[in-house]
Amino acid sequence: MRIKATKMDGCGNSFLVVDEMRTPLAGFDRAQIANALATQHDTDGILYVDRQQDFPTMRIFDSDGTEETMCGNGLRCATRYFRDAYIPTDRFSILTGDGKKDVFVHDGLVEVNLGEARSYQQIDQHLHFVFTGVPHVVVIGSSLDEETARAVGRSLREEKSLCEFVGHPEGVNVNFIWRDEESISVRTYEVGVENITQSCGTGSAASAFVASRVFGTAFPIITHSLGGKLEIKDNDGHLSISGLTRYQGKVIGFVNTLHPKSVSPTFHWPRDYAWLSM
Ligand SMILES: N[C@H](CCC[C@H](N)C(=O)O)C(=O)O
Repeated sequence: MRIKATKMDGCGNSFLVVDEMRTPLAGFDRAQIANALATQHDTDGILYVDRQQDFPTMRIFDSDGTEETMCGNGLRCATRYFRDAYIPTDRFSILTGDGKKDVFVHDGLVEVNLGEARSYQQIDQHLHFVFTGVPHVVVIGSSLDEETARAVGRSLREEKSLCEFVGHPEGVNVNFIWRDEESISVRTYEVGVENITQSCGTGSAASAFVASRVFGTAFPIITHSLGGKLEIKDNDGHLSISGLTRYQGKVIGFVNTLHPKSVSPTFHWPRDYAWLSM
């Protein structure tokens, strides 16, 4: 089967947007499709965008085919996609695995509100945990190269006792942060991608949250990653991330999958998209 998708990135964190309003996938194995497409097009994840009772929705699958509840940079790309393709307003909301998120396009940037940082705990002098839609460990240290971040990130992500201790035996993302004058630098090892990515939105938000507590850094906080910078704001306890998104072009992916044997009748939405002028 052939699947059309749009390649995008948010600060270098790369995704394929698969538009299920144009390519209905009910009954197909989205995990298998995600794994195949991410491998063919070298992306960190796949974003399935759709509508549910007239509400824009986004599902995120990592490149290994696991589904996650949230992805900050993915949500920023999905926001831009919905705004440009369907929703002629700059402020709306998108339903995600972590609930409804308010999103905002302004001054060429895309800002998404991730909600409150949850389950914060200090594990030891240098190690913190916080949930910003997905679980993040934040390691406070000094500047380190990509190779070291990858090696240490992988070993922490694979440390069963740590993952169980923070309540996420399935694995945690690991962020290394250090102070960078008024801002912070972040390198994130992402579970599901099993590598350092160019940027991680929820990881940058988690890192800023920890930096504000540990270093006393005042919001808004600029985070620098390999792929660029994000601005993290604290709006009455709700963290938002803002930064650039880019289109990389249209692509086609191939998946060796059979059509599902029986699918509940697929309802094809009318193409007038009047619902989107909310
Ligand atoms: N890159 C994403 C986070 C994905 C996290 C995911 N890899 C996980 O399995 O938790 C972001 O921008 O927030």
